[in-house]
Amino acid sequence: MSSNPPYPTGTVIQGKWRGNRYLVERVLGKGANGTVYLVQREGRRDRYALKIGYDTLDLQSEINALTSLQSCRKRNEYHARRETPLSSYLLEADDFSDGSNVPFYVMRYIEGRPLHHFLSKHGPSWIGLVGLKLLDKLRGLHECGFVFGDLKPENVMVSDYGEAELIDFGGVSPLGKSVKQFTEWHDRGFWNAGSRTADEAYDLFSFAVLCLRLLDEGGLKTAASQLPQTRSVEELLKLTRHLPNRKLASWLNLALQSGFSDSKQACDVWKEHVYNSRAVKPTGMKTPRWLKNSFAFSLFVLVFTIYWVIRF
Ligand SMILES: Nc1ncnc2c1ncn2[C@@H]1O[C@H](COP(=O)(O)OP(=O)(O)OP(=O)(O)O)[C@@H](O)[C@H]1O
Repeated sequence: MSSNPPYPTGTVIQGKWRGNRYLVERVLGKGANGTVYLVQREGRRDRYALKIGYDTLDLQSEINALTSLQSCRKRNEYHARRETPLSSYLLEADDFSDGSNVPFYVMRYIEGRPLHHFLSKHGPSWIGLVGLKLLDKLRGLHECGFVFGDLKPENVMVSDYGEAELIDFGGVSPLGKSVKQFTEWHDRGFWNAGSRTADEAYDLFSFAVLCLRLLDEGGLKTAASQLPQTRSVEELLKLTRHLPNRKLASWLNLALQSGFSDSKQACDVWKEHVYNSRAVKPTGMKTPRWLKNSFAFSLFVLVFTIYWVIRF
């Protein structure tokens, strides 16, 4: 990882080949592959996220995955005659000509907070909706022939309305190839539960571990601390037995054992059994006192008016 200090606010990042200029507002985050800045493109009001990589090859493979995904989405949307914001996720890629030609790419700025922060603020009951949105994003990727690979709460941003977006496409791998990048707890191989071949079930497994991490992080930590040779999917299944939401637990059991035929089926089952069966809060609201008083006053005025009209 580079030890370079981040570029300060006000730095202008100019692309060597395309010439576009981006003004740095602040750092959004730093990871193993690069630093992401909130930027404004010169001459435009919109803000973007700009990622500068430490390693040209790593960043280039991320850019390649995003470019392939983007063209697949555009093709699908052209056929469906609709456009979703994800088709314009990647704006451009270039090199920063500050002497060492550092590669960068510009993407849509996703406002929100990482999934684990969102759930600790709003409560675990949101997992039904957010999970559905996330599974839908994974399904879209799979339809384009890719798996996400490095699925974890830090790589999911959630808006205040529960809309989930994936970030960090460094682990995106073509179906059938080896998963490029993964994180221990979320990795099927780590649990001796299957290969690291990129298939739809790999992402569904990571998604299930992600749910366990959000709902019982302590239990997952204990299970993960076992010796590598004794670690098994059975440890994860034990954790699901303690979950109060039995429908969610059944879904997780299937995903942990590669029981879904594909992510479309996983998404449909989630929608029907986890999302639709959320505990519905009582909708009846107590009528406020001011409303009762206004109603009584209006009734009085009405009766008085009728009396007055009949009387005179
Ligand atoms: N499009 C975006 N919109 C808003 N914030 C973003 C965006 N992309 C990345 N970030 C922020 O920047 C941080 C680092 O980005 P990213 O995860 O892509 O870096 P990385 O080097 O690949 O990280 P990792 O070490 O997890 O692989 C993220 O955790 C997130 O907070």
